[in-house]
Amino acid sequence: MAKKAEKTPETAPKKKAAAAKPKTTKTKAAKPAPARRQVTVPPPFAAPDARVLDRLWATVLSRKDADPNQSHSARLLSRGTEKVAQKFGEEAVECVIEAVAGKTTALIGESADVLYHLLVLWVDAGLRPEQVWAELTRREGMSGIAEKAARKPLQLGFPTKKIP
Ligand SMILES: N=c1c2ncn([C@@H]3O[C@H](COP(=O)(O)OP(=O)(O)OP(=O)(O)O)[C@@H](O)[C@H]3O)c2ncn1[C@@H]1O[C@H](COP(=O)(O)O)[C@@H](O)[C@H]1O
Repeated sequence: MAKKAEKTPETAPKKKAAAAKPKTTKTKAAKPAPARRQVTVPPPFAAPDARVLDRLWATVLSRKDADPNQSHSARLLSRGTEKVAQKFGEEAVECVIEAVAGKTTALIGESADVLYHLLVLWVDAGLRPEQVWAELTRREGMSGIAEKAARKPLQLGFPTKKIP
């Protein structure tokens, strides 16, 4: 059996030689704090919502005294209440036609026309959107069936019972 070679200082593993060295306490240099990065937070996805109605109303109101050759709203408003109301009625009928025909895309377009012409009607009447929003808010949670049942018969201005 071969005799194991004796370890001399030259042949001894370096690890041990290192261990033999006097220990020095290494002080870790403090890591520099990471520089604060300027993070640009993207704005939340601006989904279209009903606030567009408030903006559109303000635009139409601003057109009240505008040049009828430059603004469709100004032209319409300059033609008076009857014309404004007539246009709203026409657009409402077109909306009804598309709804009955089941044409969804056309219904979207006609609905936008109806809302635009309704806002022109409000501007002509001196009505602010908040007045209508307040009425809708007042009705929130009120069942339409219960409200109708609670109506006084004469509220509609004509008899609700059939005259024999
Ligand atoms: N949403 C609308 C909008 N919807 C429909 N229309 C216009 O309404 C008109 C409808 O045309 P019609 O032929 O049915 O009616 P008409 O021209 O009155 O003709 P007649 O019926 O009198 O013969 C078209 O000229 C459309 O462009 C609108 N015009 C304007 N707006 C909005 O109003 C804002 C202000 O518009 P101006 O007032 O034009 O600056 C715009 O930025 C839009 O946001």
